[in-house]
Amino acid sequence: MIELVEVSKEYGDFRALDRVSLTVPDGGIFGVIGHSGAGKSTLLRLINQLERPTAGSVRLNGTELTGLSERRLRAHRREIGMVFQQFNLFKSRTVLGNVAYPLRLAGLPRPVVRQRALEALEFVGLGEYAKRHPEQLSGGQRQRVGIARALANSPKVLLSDEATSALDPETTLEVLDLFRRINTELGVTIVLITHEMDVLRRICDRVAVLDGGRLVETGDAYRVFAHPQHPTTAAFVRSVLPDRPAGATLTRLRGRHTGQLLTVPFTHDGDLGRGLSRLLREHRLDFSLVHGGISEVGSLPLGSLTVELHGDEADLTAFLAAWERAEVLAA
Ligand SMILES: Nc1ncnc2c1ncn2[C@@H]1O[C@H](COP(=O)(O)OP(=O)(O)OP(=O)(O)O)[C@@H](O)[C@H]1O
Repeated sequence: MIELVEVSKEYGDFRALDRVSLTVPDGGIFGVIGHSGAGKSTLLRLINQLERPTAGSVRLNGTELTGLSERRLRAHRREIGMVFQQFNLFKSRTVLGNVAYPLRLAGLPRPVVRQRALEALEFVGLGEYAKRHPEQLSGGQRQRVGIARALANSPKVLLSDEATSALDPETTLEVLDLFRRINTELGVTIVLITHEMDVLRRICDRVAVLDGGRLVETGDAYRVFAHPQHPTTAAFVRSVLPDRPAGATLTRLRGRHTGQLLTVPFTHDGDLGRGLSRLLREHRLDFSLVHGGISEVGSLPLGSLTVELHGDEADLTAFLAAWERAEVLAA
């Protein structure tokens, strides 16, 4: 478990992180999102103490890291692997040499180094590329080498600093699949930082939102996506999930559909959809689908659908009153 308690980091008189407290439980995939400059990299580097906090406490499995000497820290850092946006591979070394590097630093015997490095390469699907050099590989393959290097020391935690931000969408999905395998097959806890909500949507079970150095929201991924509390979180959610139509979208919709519009939220545990069809039947109304979409957060569906209602004016009014009561009951 990783615990940050009231952690602040100042660079001169600039406060990059302001009293951030969060807990990363073992065994999950924890995603931190924020705009550029929000403090994500600083937060990640505090976890492996590449940065020391100005104030507060950073604990790994109960051990306070902030006061440890560099020598004592090194043992803890071996439990934490890290991958980077720009891969950070040695051009002069082979793929195997890159993956073997941290094992050689740890002073392991040569045959063990070779065997573990090859195993890590096999795991990421690059066993046949051991003798190549990084420049002979695609971006996605290079990132997988970076991931193999981070796994070679059998870490308990993997930190990912925008690992997919330099990759195309298809390669991003491959790397995210690999993260999921690392999490489920090797039991490695993953903490990733990203500015892409889609990354959180696909693989994270818990998320945190940073804004101007402050933690503005954290919790179960589905809950945060379904019920964002902070405006920054809500804006990130809107970037991947269609929201209740507003602004220009609503104007365009009203131009095309002159009837009563109704937006129905769709959550995996709600029964508003079923309630809707019953109420429509009861009030002799028909509908046509005009907007919306349903996506998945983790493996659970989430989204909204907007319909245009058709029918008698009095039935419509009675329906809307009944619908409002159903919404209140469901909330
Ligand atoms: N070594 C440093 N010295 C001074 N200021 C720094 C240093 N490192 C980071 N900062 C500042 O702290 C703030 C947070 O930086 P950080 O890199 O953690 O943000 P980020 O959310 O990771 O942003 P990005 O997505 O652009 O990398 C930024 O304003 C940055 O300029």
